[in-house]
Amino acid sequence: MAKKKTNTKKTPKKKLKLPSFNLSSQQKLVFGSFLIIFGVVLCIAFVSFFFTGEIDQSTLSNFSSREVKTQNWLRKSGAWLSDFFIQRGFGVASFIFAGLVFLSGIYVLMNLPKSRLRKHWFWGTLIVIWLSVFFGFFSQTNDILGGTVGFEINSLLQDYLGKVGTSLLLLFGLITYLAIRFGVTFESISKLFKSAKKDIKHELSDLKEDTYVAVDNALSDEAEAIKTAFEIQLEENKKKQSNPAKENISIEVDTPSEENNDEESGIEIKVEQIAEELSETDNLANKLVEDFGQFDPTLELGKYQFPPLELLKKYDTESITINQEELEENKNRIVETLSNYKIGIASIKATIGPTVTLYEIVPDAGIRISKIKNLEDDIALSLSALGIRIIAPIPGKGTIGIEVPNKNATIVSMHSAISSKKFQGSKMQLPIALGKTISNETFVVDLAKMPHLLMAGATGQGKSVGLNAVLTSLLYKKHPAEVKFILVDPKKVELTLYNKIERHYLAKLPDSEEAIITDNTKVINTLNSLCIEMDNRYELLKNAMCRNISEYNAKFKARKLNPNEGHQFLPYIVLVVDEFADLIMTAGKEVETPIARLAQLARAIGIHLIIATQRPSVNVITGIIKANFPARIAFRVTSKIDSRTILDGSGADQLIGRGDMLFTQGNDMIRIQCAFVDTPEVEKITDYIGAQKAYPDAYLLPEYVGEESGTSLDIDIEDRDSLFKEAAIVIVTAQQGSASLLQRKLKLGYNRAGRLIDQLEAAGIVGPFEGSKARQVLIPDLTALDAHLENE
Ligand SMILES: Nc1ncnc2c1ncn2[C@@H]1O[C@H](COP(=O)(O)OP(=O)(O)OP(=O)(O)O)[C@@H](O)[C@H]1O
Repeated sequence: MAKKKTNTKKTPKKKLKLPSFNLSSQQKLVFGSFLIIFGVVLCIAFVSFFFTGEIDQSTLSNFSSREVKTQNWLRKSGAWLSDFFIQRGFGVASFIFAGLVFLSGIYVLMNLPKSRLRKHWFWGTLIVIWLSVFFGFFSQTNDILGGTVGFEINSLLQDYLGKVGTSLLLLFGLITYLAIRFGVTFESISKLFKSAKKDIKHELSDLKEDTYVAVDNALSDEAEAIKTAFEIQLEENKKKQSNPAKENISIEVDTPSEENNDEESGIEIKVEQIAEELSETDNLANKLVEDFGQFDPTLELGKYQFPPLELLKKYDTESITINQEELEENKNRIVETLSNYKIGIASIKATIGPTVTLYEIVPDAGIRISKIKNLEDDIALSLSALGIRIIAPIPGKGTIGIEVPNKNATIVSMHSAISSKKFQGSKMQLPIALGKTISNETFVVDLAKMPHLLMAGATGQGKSVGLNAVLTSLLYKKHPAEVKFILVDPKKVELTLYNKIERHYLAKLPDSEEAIITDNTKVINTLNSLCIEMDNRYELLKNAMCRNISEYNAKFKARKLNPNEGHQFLPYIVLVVDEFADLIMTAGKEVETPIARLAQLARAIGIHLIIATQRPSVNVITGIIKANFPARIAFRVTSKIDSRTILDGSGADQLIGRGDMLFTQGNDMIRIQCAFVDTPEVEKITDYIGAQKAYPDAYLLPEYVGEESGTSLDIDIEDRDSLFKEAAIVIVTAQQGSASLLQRKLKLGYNRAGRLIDQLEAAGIVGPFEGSKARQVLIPDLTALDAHLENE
């Protein structure tokens, strides 16, 4: 699966290998004519069997003896073949087999589509069996009409169903066949009868007028009418089957006949279904899908087994026990505290979650909500518990919520989250079981919809466990072909376990040894490489005329995109950065710019970012980053300011730690107890996956060649190259900011052209380096250039 890509755009991809049974032209000629001749041989032997079969019967037991003579036109082989097919097989229906063999020869010889031949064999065999049973129904002995098969099946059926039952079953078989094979419908049959009835009436009236007309004649005419009507219907159906594209809306109008009576006088309008017109590529794709089925990206690791649920631990303390005393105590204290501040309560309701209990309060009429909100700290103090959070009002309800931590918190195991119906049955693209809400429901979100996630929390509050929960969820739901991770772990300890699944699930730069990135300079290269991957993917999507990765992959699976044109199945890529603060402190803009670019653009092409940080201060989570990460998770933080930085509001400072978190996707804040997955569990899962057959290498990202070092952008005007002006003119005229253009036009070496581009960037004439693409030219024309240079 891992494919090497370079930033020099599409390298021709390997042709998709599809299992096929290919014969050379010579082989086709030999094999095809063999089948045709064999078909003829069978036919001759069968015909001859009707004349010579009885005489030859006795000779069959002496087959090897040369003295015994057989009468069949094809002698011993003919006698044996026809005995095998007709006597011991399917009776006269065996002629159909001869026909099918003959037809197969023609198909091979003329290279006609195999799928149609398969259909002929399928239906042909069914007719053979039906005919054999049908003929067997009328014969008392094992005779040549129905053959042994027909006779035996009949006697079996008649034992269980009797003669009537068997004949009804045969009729049912015939109806089913006609309906499926020729699309005969009830309407077509009733129409047939109607026209027959009409004809009979016609005949009868004729008869009245002209008594000399023979009754026989009338009946034969009627039969003729039935036959033609039936043939017309069959013909129509055949046309429909063979050429659905030509079907259009048609209005069928029955012209009223002269002797119309009430029943038939109405004009019947039948609107036929419009079949979508297929384009040429659709036809090819449909044929490919018909022959080989949909493209299956998981085929290369077809035997891959998802980790079983048993690898995850269950806890005794998982079920929530209601402590009535605690509830009563908290309720009394809430009522008491609020009454101290003259806030009356109309009603109170408790919802017990895994770590906190939510008390929903309906205050007396006329009490202002802001008053309660202002008393938050006082209420917390008198309830003497850490982590009181007041939600006033609860969005969507007219109540006020007070969340009080439980004395004995229960653990939400990863086992319970993963095994939940919500997660197992989810149809999301990248489902993540984060944990349980306060009302004890498993909380599952789609990473693809987020589309990027920012995670923050003070040290020891459950961030690493949270990241593991995200990764574990994806490992339990996505095949290695469908998702790839890029793991950045400057702490060098948290994500090391995932090394074992490098060749299944990880992506890396082509020249790097370790897939998990611990070094800051490598992060910069990886991020830039990811930007190139993004550009490449956008190019593929544009060529395929798709708006997003799921449309693109669906089209690829339906074989509508040609792998020879660079198309391939695109796995989702999830970039996980543990400890973002460290990165941004050491690399600053170099990291921020590609992250922001990816965050802005990568959602449609299946690249999703998850960044986690201990220090949620504004110089780490900058405005740009924040603007592009609408989905955020906050574990407990130490100050209100930190909480505001992550969530744009307080609350995270009042959490109780150990996986207690707030999740927001831009609007509401949801309190969740994060599912707990321990290091030994992750180890078991990665061991389980790591022990299975893997791809030859990790998924390779495009190569990224870092910018030439030593380019400083603050180049003095005096230090400019003597060709600076000419270079600027060339670039502005061509509206293309590339060094190679300067090399060609001004006949320069690579280094000088590169220096000129840097100087042009410093002068604000071209934009910054953009990976594989040419730089943007910021000056629209030469007049603007003159004005720009004069103003310097
Ligand atoms: N969801 C959870 N349920 C129960 N306990 C948890 C949960 N998450 C974390 N803990 C407890 O908190 C401890 C610290 O968690 P974790 O290692 O994830 O913290 P962290 O925020 O990543 O810390 P650091 O930033 O120092 O790595 C865990 O060892 C565990 O005992």
